[in-house]
Amino acid sequence: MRIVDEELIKGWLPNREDDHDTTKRDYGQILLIGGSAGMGGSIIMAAEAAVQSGAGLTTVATDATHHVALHTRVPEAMALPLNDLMGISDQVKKSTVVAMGPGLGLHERAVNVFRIVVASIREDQTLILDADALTLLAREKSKLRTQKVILTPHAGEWQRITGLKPEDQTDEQNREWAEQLHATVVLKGDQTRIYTEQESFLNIKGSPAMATGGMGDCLTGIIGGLCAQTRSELEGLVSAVYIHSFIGRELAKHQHMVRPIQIAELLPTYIKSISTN
Ligand SMILES: NC(=O)C1=CN([C@@H]2O[C@H](COP(=O)(O)OP(=O)(O)OC[C@H]3O[C@@H](n4cnc5c(N)ncnc54)[C@H](O)[C@@H]3O)[C@@H](O)[C@H]2O)[C@@H](O)CC1
Ligand SMILES: Nc1ncnc2c1ncn2[C@@H]1O[C@H](COP(=O)(O)OP(=O)(O)O)[C@@H](O)[C@H]1O
Ligand SMILES: [Mg+2]
Repeated sequence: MRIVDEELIKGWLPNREDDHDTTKRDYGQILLIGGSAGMGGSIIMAAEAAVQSGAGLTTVATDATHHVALHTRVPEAMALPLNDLMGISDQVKKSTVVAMGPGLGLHERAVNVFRIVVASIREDQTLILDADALTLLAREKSKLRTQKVILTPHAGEWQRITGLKPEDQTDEQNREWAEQLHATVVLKGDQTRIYTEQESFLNIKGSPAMATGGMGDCLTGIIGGLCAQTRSELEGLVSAVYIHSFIGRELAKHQHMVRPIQIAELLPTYIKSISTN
């Protein structure tokens, strides 16, 4: 199992210092899908994290009741209503990365959104499934067309997909499941582990100060934002997992709890300092 540390990721993080004549289109287009009525915070936190990670263009498909809040908090992001299935399908086709699930819900509309995204995604696009999209994946048993699938479950969500109780989620079992699902799995916990079909990674410990609602939504946004800019999705996602825990741990040195949006606020500074040090 490879240990994730600063040495491993620093050449992987995007570094714009030497880029010339680039535009927002060179830094990826991300579509975030989630936030049924009342759950807007989850996808807004993910959007803020994606923008702050440096994604060139960010679009959010969320319940229309959240659009004002989204534009107030993250004016860089564009918005689509969650019930506009054709609009979502068109936007999927234009995106480098699609991240679906935070606050999506499990009702009929969520199922329809899930199905249209699975049907619209192409082989060359990165698809991140988190939260309710993982539960829908477990229920629908969908075959995913893209080879670049990233699943970001906590132990409860992983149990729904694999049937493995948390105490049975061993490295060997988890890697076998990643292989069977043809996916990269980010199994979140106090010390997050990453399983690809070929290898496994052990992240640094975060902090119990990070145990607050929305912390995983924030991670989904960072993974999406970095995958939209890195050479490979593995480089983006391993870097994202490290930097999320690293910032959380640093803040926890002086704070009883850490808010996900505080992690998002510090992303541009930490990405710059690690990628250029
Ligand atoms: N501000 C917001 O709008 C927020 C919305 N959220 C959304 O709320 C919905 C439910 O999310 P939940 O994460 O509660 O998922 P679920 O309600 O789907 O799963 C929780 C279940 O998994 C079990 N479990 C086992 N190991 C666990 C672990 N390590 N962490 C958490 N639960 C574990 C729990 O005992 C519980 O039975 C999702 O759509 C999520 O995105 C949350 O992200 C919190 C913030
Ligand atoms: N005790 C802890 N120590 C370190 N990291 C934690 C701890 N508790 C939670 N986290 C991190 O917080 C995030 C929680 O994700 P998740 O359960 O999906 O939250 P939410 O759905 O509320 O956004 C994960 O990245 C996990 O690694
Ligand atoms: Mg979650």
